[in-house]
Amino acid sequence: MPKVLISDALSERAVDIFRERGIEVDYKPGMKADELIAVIANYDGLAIRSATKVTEAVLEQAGGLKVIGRAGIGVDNVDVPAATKKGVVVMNTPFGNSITTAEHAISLMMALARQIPMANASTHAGKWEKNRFMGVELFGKVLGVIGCGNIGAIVADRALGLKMKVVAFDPFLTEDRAQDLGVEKVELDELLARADFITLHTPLVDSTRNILNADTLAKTKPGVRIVNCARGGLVDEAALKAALESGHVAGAALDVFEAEPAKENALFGMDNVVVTPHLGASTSEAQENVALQVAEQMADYLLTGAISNAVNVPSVSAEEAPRLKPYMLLAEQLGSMLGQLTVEGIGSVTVELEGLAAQLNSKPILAAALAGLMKPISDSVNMVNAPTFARQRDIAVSLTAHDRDCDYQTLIRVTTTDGSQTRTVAGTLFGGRQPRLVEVRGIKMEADFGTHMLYVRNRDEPGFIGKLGGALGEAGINIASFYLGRTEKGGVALSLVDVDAKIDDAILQRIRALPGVIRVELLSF
Ligand SMILES: NC(=O)c1ccc[n+]([C@@H]2O[C@H](COP(=O)([O-])OP(=O)(O)OC[C@H]3O[C@@H](n4cnc5c(N)ncnc54)[C@H](O)[C@@H]3O)[C@@H](O)[C@H]2O)c1
Ligand SMILES: O=C(O)CC[C@@H](O)C(=O)O
Repeated sequence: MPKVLISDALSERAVDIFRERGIEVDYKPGMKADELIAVIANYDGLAIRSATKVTEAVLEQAGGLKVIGRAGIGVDNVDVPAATKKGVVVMNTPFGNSITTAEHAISLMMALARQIPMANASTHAGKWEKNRFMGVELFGKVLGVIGCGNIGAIVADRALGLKMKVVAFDPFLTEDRAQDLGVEKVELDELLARADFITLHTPLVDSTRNILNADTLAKTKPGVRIVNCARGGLVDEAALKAALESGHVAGAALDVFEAEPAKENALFGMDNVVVTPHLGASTSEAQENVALQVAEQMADYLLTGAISNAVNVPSVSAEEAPRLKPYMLLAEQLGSMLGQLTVEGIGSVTVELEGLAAQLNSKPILAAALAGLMKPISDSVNMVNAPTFARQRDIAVSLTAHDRDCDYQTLIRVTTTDGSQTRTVAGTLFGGRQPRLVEVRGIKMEADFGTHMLYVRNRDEPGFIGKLGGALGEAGINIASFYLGRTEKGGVALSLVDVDAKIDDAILQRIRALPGVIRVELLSF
């Protein structure tokens, strides 16, 4: 039974779902880094919010970990490259808290416009400072949205409802989408010059780090108000403080900070600054959504192999997963066969799909073939990290789905080049489920993949098979199945012998010494 650890405060619905799906679960919110490192080896899955930091040090100890599920959007608390290298799927829940976070951004904008937090504190203190808190209207004002994805688009929609004019800067926003949303797509400088309020909704990546800095803040309209409900690090806090002190920026509302948890910050205590402790996603509805979704997604992956909302591997839907499984096994075995026969570094790999295979989600099949191919190089390779392994080793990878007549109902062909050698193997699914080899190096043959298979290439001469059988018999090796093929009469013959036990090197050497032998290897599947 797979086992999952929940190390942050997730809605307990997640616990119920894991249990209902037959997954053992430990709910230990607030786990410290060293505690996590000490126990992570015991788990197949780790469910988190933003507090748990899944660092390389954690992943190094995560021997059996298969999936990390982030109940939320940003995965910046997970070392995704290290997880990928380790073969761990990282998934998030991209939509579950979008409305809630957009509502928080709108709330912060309104709080800023009417100085509600300060007025609230003053009134509670019995001051009745009616003249101190003069606000501004939102009606007719320009809202500049930086990053118009899921949350930015919802913020824009709500702002339009408030009769604001919305301009958006997002290099990936198309004109059509902007038109549908009712926003004006503009360049950053234009947004800075026109906006009365600016709200940020991008991920924190190189192109967005400190997107509001001393230079860009200087280009904003005097009296601008800024809302950041996305990620600390998008706004240079020192530059913002200076702009607030000079009065150029009239106010800022921040839910996120460069360093979190933010127990201290240079912006704290300023009159024109509203702050919340990363509450963007904190509504019962959003937390229920993301907990439920992450638990279902993780359970699907652990129990069926279906992958949704992964940030480091292609998706496999729940309907596809059972259909893809035998194809992925076939692709992995074909890749594995080539990997075991390759002597030099692989230069390229091509995966071709024909018949029914050509109609499937091809990326997981390719990833499985790569994983099989590179298994002899590294024990830790799997379909999650195989494409990265290939990239790191400069292996050129290509994938073709052929729309042409095929001798088989379904066929996968894998070709590798290493040095001057090109090797091709092809296989089909017998009865739609059972992987079967149908071609090796251009030689047609039908063979099932046994656990231990002797691979023998030899000159096609009379008496060879008897000698091979004799050598195996003398060594006490029982033959389960014997598969034969050849290029042409008197050409090159190929035997694949499914044997009951592993064959040791001494016996392999004896077989290699038989007359007519070109190559002998023991393959394991
Ligand atoms: N405060 C919270 O609790 C909270 C909750 C949820 C999400 N978030 C954060 O909000 C952010 C937005 O989330 P989302 O779901 O809308 O993400 P999203 O991926 O749907 O949208 C992000 C948008 O940013 C745009 N973008 C990327 N690079 C850009 C650049 N250089 N300049 C301008 N735009 C750029 C993308 O094209 C995309 O449209 C994320 O950082 C997420 O982590 C915070
Ligand atoms: O889990 C949280 O409270 C914050 C989530 C938020 O930052 C996100 O990126 O989804």
